[in-house]
Formats: sequence, C-alpha cells, structure tokens
Amino acid sequence: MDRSDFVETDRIKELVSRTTPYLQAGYPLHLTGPTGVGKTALALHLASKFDRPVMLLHGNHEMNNEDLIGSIAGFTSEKVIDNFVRQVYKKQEEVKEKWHPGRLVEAIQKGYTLIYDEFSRSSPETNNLFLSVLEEGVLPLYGTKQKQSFLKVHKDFRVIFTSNPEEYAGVFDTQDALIDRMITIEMNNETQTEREILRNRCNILAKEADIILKITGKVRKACEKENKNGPSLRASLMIATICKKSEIPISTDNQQFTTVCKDILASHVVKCLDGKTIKDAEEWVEEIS
Ligand SMILES: Nc1ncnc2c1ncn2[C@@H]1O[C@H](COP(=O)(O)OP(=O)(O)OP(=O)(O)O)[C@@H](O)[C@H]1O
Repeated sequence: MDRSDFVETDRIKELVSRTTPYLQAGYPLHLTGPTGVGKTALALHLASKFDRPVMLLHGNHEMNNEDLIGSIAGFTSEKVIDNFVRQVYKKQEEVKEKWHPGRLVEAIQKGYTLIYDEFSRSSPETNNLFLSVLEEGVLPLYGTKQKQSFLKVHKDFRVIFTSNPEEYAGVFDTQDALIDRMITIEMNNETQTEREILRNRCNILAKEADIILKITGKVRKACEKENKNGPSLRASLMIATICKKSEIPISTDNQQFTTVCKDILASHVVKCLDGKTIKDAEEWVEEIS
C-alpha cells in the first residue's frame, strides 16, 4: 500500500493522537487485534511520523538470535608479502572470522523505528532479546564471540509490535515480561471505519461500500458464531477494487458482482462452517448477496 492510500478515519485519528505520545516518550507500542483489522497499516503510518528510517521485521518460529544479533559468516584472510629487500622474503597471513551483524543491531545502533509484525510468531527465546533492549537500553550479544558483551540502544530507537491473539493461541505463550514492557492497544473491526476506508481507497460510493460490507459482515458473523476468524477488511477491499477496476456494478442484482463475492468469500465459508463444500459455500454466498 502506498503511503498516500492510507485513510485517516475519525477512529484512526483518535488512535494516532492517543498513541503518538507513548512512542514519543520512548515506550514500545503493541497493536493487537484480529487479522486484517489494520494493525500493520497503522504501525507504518505511526512510524512515518518520526523522521527516522523504518525497519519491518516479521515474526516467525524459525527466527533466532543469530538473525537478530548476528553471526560469524565465514572468514576473511589477509596476506602480506614483503619482498622490499630482494634477499629478504617475508610472508604474513592472518585469518579472521567475518562478523555479519543481525537486523536488530542496525536498527538499535542507528535509531530506526522498528515494526515487529506478528512478533508472537517468534519463539520466546528469540523475543527475550527485547527484554533488555526495552528495559535497560542495551542489546546483549550472547554467544557471539564479540569483544563487547552488549550494544547501547540509540536514543531514537522505537518499536511498534503487532500481534493477532487468536492466531497464536496455543502456539507460543505470549511472554508476560515482554508484554509488561509495552503499551498494548486493542484494535477491532468497525463498520464505520471500514466504510470510510473502502470509499476512499477504492473511490466508491458510501451505499456501494455498504452493500459489500453487508455481505462480508454476514459471512464474518457466521464465522464468529463458530469462534473462527471470518473475512477481514482485505476481502471487502478485494471486492471493491475488482469491481471498480473492471467496471462491475456493485449491486446484488448483478450476476458478475455476485460471482466476485462468491469467489472471494466462499473459501472463508468452507474454513469456518464444518461440512460445507466450495459449491455449498458459493450457493450460500449467492443467497446472502
Ligand atoms: N487506514 C487504512 N487505510 C487504507 N487501507 C487500510 C487501512 N487500514 C487497513 N488497510 C488495508 O487493509 C488491509 C489489512 O490491513 P493490515 O495488513 O494493516 O491488517 P493487519 O491487522 O496487520 O492484518 P494481519 O494480522 O493479517 O497482518 C491491507 O490491505 C491494508 O492496506
């Protein structure tokens, strides 16, 4: 998404003015909420307010301390041959380990704004590195064979974490100690905000946005009844963008529009409602459209 595509709805303006002072004061922010609610988009928008480079890090279970703080990446060798005086031949060779710094090193040393997206997908052992970064302002260089045992964190370094509580339930426990060091703000799906985003990003009418939101809303509700995540704003944005670009009328009387809705929403129905095949799901979406 281009920065200029970001829509500042009233709700988002309120969130921005509420959370900017926390980041300005140097506290890490944690945006949590269901998938597609706009956590990453808001994090990027907040980060752009500080005149610092932004680094995006995606949590995953394979990420380890080496990825963040660095590791030995091979060797460098330096050879000096001294034959200045003809009769004397001197050869000196030195082999050194080559250090490749991790991504967090660059961010903390240069004072970047770090967006650590879906941080809870990484293992607690990896995320433990952030405890001393956030509390003591130092990055420990455990087991890296470096001369220094830690690096000092730049005064402009900021972090915005995002997470989706439902997605990681049972995968990794959220570390209480880490959560204790952040300011957590919950984001939820809101029709008014979604309507404004759809209208502004896709250049459609409010009543057209409402038609799309009503259909995705029904699928979402059915999924929520089963305690599952339904389609997010992403699905509504897909429907609106396709219809706008292909000049498909956003109307439930239009067969092409209904087909787009079926194609985008049927997989959500199959995922959420047990026993429904794609064909059943398509019929169901057609009925509610
Ligand atoms: N304020 C906004 N203005 C314009 N587009 C937005 C806004 N908020 C969200 N979006 C769009 O909605 C979609 C979902 O947003 P985003 O990726 O930020 O959600 P998320 O909560 O981080 O999702 P996930 O948990 O799946 O990573 C994206 O296409 C994003 O560009």
